[in-house]
Amino acid sequence: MNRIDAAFARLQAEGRTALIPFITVGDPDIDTSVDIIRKLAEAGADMIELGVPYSDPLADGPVIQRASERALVHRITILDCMQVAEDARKAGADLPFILFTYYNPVLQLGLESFFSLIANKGISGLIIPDLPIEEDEEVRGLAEAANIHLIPLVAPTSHDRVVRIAAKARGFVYCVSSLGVTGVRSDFHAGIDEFLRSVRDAANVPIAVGFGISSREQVERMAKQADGVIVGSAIVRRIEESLPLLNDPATKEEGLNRIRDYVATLKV
Ligand SMILES: O=P(O)(O)OC[C@@H](O)[C@@H](O)c1c[nH]c2ccccc12
Repeated sequence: MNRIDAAFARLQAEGRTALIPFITVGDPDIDTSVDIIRKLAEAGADMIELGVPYSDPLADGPVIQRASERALVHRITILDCMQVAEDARKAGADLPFILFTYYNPVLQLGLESFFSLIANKGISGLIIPDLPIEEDEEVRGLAEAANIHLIPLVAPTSHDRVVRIAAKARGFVYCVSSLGVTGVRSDFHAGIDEFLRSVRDAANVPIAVGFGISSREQVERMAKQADGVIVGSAIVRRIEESLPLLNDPATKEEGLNRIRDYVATLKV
């Protein structure tokens, strides 16, 4: 069984909601990413989105754009992200990992090379936000052969595409809560409740909501209609705010614990 499926089955039995943090790998550096993942696991994360930094993150707001820039200073590659996942698991963060990458880095490697690189490395899921369902046939086949769930995104503007996207979904359906780019928000798309109901009706796998979530109240609200929540920018912003602590060995643990303590408030 894929570890994402096992995690959702456990959470459903416990009546709990999956907490799925996103971080940019290599922000501020590879070793600290491993430490942060360990702290996210301590905070109660159920699976983690490992973002491959990219030079042109068109769907990202300023917080994640800056994180990508910081990580790209170290020229982080997909191979580095595999190493981070392996090191984090060895360090005790034994969670399902979802690799998050834009399509271009995958194309630059070539699909066969990309999947040979990530297969059997503890990656359970894959999100490629700019790969539309109309073009994902080959990627889907290679992912399934590697027992890696290709997790699709649906947005409030997906309308009649929701049924087609949800029907092919593996792992979970990623429901984007708002239009526009990633980033903390105080409110979500006006029709979000109806949108989530339409995805729930069309999906045979769990559904998770992302974009803009930063508070326990928002998580509790989304937990009423979804099986999981994804939180990225709010966590990445705390990493950014903690950089002075993280970059000094004398205060690194304090910086890591600040991130852990914030994320722990989001576990419901
Ligand atoms: O950052 P937010 O608003 O919490 O949203 C999650 C998001 O960071 C993560 O899932 C993600 C990072 N980059 C993306 C690009 C497209 C879709 C999703 C993403």
